[in-house]
Amino acid sequence: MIPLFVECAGKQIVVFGGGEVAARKAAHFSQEADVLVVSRAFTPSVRALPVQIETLDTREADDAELLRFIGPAFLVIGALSDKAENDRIGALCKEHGVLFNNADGKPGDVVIPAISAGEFYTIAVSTASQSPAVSRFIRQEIEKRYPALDAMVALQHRLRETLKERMTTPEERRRILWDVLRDKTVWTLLSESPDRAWERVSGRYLNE
Ligand SMILES: C[C@@]1(CC(=O)O)c2cc3[nH]c(cc4nc(cc5[nH]c(cc(n2)[C@H]1CCC(=O)O)[C@@](C)(CC(=O)O)[C@@H]5CCC(=O)O)C(CC(=O)O)=C4CCC(=O)O)c(CCC(=O)O)c3CC(=O)O
Ligand SMILES: NC(=O)C1=CN([C@@H]2O[C@H](COP(=O)(O)OP(=O)(O)OC[C@H]3O[C@@H](n4cnc5c(N)ncnc54)[C@H](O)[C@@H]3O)[C@@H](O)[C@H]2O)C=CC1
Repeated sequence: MIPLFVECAGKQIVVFGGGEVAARKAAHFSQEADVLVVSRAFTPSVRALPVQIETLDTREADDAELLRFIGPAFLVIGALSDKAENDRIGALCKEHGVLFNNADGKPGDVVIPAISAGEFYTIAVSTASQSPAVSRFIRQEIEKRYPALDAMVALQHRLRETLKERMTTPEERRRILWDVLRDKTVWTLLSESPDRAWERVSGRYLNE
């Protein structure tokens, strides 16, 4: 599998299932996409989301009826507690060239990773579907180890632009950017006050 970051704004994503797993996946995508949740019942956390809802028992729907939902979708997620029905939806997606993620059943062609994201960074972790708990663990470790990741990206951006204005060579820029990345004090200061971190960087690395 090859990881991609996909713009989902304006895309239709259909989640089958109305339980907690469906709620998590729907919440994730509703940050950007138009999400439709299809299920025979919905937990309150699904109802609280900015998504459309359609009540349906898939066992009572023929393929043509399911395709009404699947056909226009960019991505379909099977999150029913019924593996056979998730797999049936997956087979229809495959037949019609629609991307499919299966929360339970035969793997689809999309895996939803554990995600750590800030304003300026995104890290996605997958274990080739072997251990979602490991994906979650790694995501949590990254967030514990680098609480100031966003602030570091912003500081590095500012530093890089400043260095470019000063007509430094690419080699000098690279060296300084990496010295700052390896500077533990900068990381500590960033968690407390990005302004103080910048003061240290400009005093120590820009001779200001
Ligand atoms: C294949 C995949 C398909 C998909 O859903 O996309 C899948 C499948 C299954 N997950 C199961 C269980 C759990 N999943 C989680 C949590 C997460 N699961 C996610 C992704 C994926 N889960 C995809 C692979 C990702 C990869 O490649 O690593 C994460 C990363 C992303 C997200 O869903 O948002 C999110 C963490 C988000 C975060 O917090 O960062 C926990 C919670 C925990 O660990 O506390 C448990 C309980 C512990 C356990 O069982 O491991 C079960 C068994 C159900 C059963 O027991 O019946 C199946 C089905 C099966 O295995 O058949
Ligand atoms: N991928 C993941 O991250 C995880 C997947 N799972 C698996 O995902 C599945 C869903 O988990 P939960 O949301 O906790 O289950 P749940 O039982 O809370 O929710 C299942 C939902 O599917 C609906 N449903 C079931 N069969 C239906 C049908 N034929 N037609 C319409 N609606 C139907 C139910 O009404 C319910 O809303 C389970 O099989 C579970 O083992 C569980 C944990 C994590």
